Amino acid sequence: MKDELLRLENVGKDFNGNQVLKDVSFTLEEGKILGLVGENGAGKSTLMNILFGMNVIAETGGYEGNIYLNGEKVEFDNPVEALNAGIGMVHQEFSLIPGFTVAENVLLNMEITKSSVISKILGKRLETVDLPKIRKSAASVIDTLGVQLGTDTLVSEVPVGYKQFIEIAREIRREKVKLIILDEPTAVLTESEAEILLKSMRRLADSGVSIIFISHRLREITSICDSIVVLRDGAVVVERPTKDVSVHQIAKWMVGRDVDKEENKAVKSFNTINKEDVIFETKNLWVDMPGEVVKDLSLKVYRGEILGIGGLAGQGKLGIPNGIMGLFEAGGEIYFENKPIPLNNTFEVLKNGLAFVSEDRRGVGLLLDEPIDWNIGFNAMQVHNRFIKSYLGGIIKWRDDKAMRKCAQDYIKALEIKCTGERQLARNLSGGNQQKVCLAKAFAMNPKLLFVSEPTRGIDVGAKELVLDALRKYNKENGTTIVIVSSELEELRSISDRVVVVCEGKVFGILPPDADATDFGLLMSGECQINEEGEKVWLR
Ligand SMILES: Nc1ncnc2c1ncn2[C@@H]1O[C@H](COP(=O)(O)OP(=O)(O)OP(=O)(O)O)[C@@H](O)[C@H]1O
Repeated sequence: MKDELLRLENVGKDFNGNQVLKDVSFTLEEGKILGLVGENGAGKSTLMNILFGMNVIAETGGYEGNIYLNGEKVEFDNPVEALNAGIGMVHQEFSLIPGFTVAENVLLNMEITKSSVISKILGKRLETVDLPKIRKSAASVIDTLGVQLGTDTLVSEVPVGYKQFIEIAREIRREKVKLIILDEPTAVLTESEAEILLKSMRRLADSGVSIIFISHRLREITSICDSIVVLRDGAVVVERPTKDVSVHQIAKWMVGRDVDKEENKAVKSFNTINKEDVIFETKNLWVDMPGEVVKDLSLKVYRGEILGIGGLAGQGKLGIPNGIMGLFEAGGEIYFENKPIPLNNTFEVLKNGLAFVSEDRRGVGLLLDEPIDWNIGFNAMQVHNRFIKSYLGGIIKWRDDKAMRKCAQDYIKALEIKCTGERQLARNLSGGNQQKVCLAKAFAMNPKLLFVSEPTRGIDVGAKELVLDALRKYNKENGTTIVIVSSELEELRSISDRVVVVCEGKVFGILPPDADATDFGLLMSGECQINEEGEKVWLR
């Protein structure tokens, strides 16, 4: 038996009286991988924040219970102390500096998290440091992970799927690292990229480093973890070896009921598409989004359909809605209901009845320091005058806070957003619940055309179908046309009427959702294109 590295005893945490962790106890041996799973809001990130000494814990009154590392009681007041004790953490959100190269980012000191400070320190380091040595050292760590990544590439030019590898490389190059916490590292990766990451995690564990791995993709948990800890409502409901545990069983432990039945709820009833009724069209669209460049893309969206957009990471699928919505520089032409709409003008696009749920929920999706009801209602109020009461023929206008609250309460119920109420700040919600607020915010705009990007990223297994069902329902009941971008092909096939595959920034083909999986693979990998006559044109 290996030596015990980590022991948690009766760890508890409350935020202003809201108990989010209760009596959490478990152990982890050296060189082993522990899978930490639980529904959105179960307390996984909070637990890891305690372990890593994140400031938010001390600022909110600390925690209860004891943590032992190599048998010694530890209590980290800040991440620097955790790092010095040999713990590394890769967060859900990236902390890389876009203007620096891959090598420079790998060689950064993890303890410094503010970019301005990092830039200063790194500037100094570079004066005295041997650059070829930095590159070599970074290249060797990246090599350990088994990925192809040029060390001189600027991080801003690295596709999002590869950024995770840079974060991890940065963690493992530190000497003395004993434990790495990976909070949903595969959420932004395609299946093949995730596969590479899982393999490198195994290699890392075999070299003696212990890993705590948080993922909503339960298949990853069963395939790689030695043991599993299931959190439900802040308490450990199961701690056991992963051997012989099925994905179905884990899902059941997580939600405390059988989720299989809910998966079956995903009834496919596709829309009949009228190809004469084009609601939206792009002509020769290009988008300059780093790592997701779109080139010369012409595409028609039919009224009432759910159109899926798939493709490998970095091939441009994310660039499409981001460019259309004016978040990254774009050119070419776009038409909504046969009327040209100016590009690079978000307000104008929203005004015309389009809405967007971004994949970057913290960056562009939410007003983090505002409560849930404001987040849900704000855009609808600004753009469409919703929640505004007019008196005296519009001379006096009043914000209708009551209506806004009521609307938020309805969405909290419909989307099962886990929160203390509609006045809770968005910042204090768990990642998956923030994602649900982003959806509610778009729904509240009553759009005619809704773009959603990676809608179930970071959403737990029980809530995934809920989110997809909410989109289906919205499409059916309101007749809203939906364009959904996702890295999960199966998700696209379960919801879309047609699936567009994007490769090298262009449309490589449009397939029905029930087309052969091999055909999707061929288009995604750029082996062939499908022309307007529906024939395959081989490219390699
Ligand atoms: N700073 C904070 N202030 C108040 N409440 C918070 C704070 N941080 C987290 N919470 C609450 O703690 C609970 C647990 O959140 P946590 O982020 O740990 O969940 P999680 O299991 O990581 O979820 P997800 O899978 O969605 O990322 C949530 O109900 C959240 O609202």
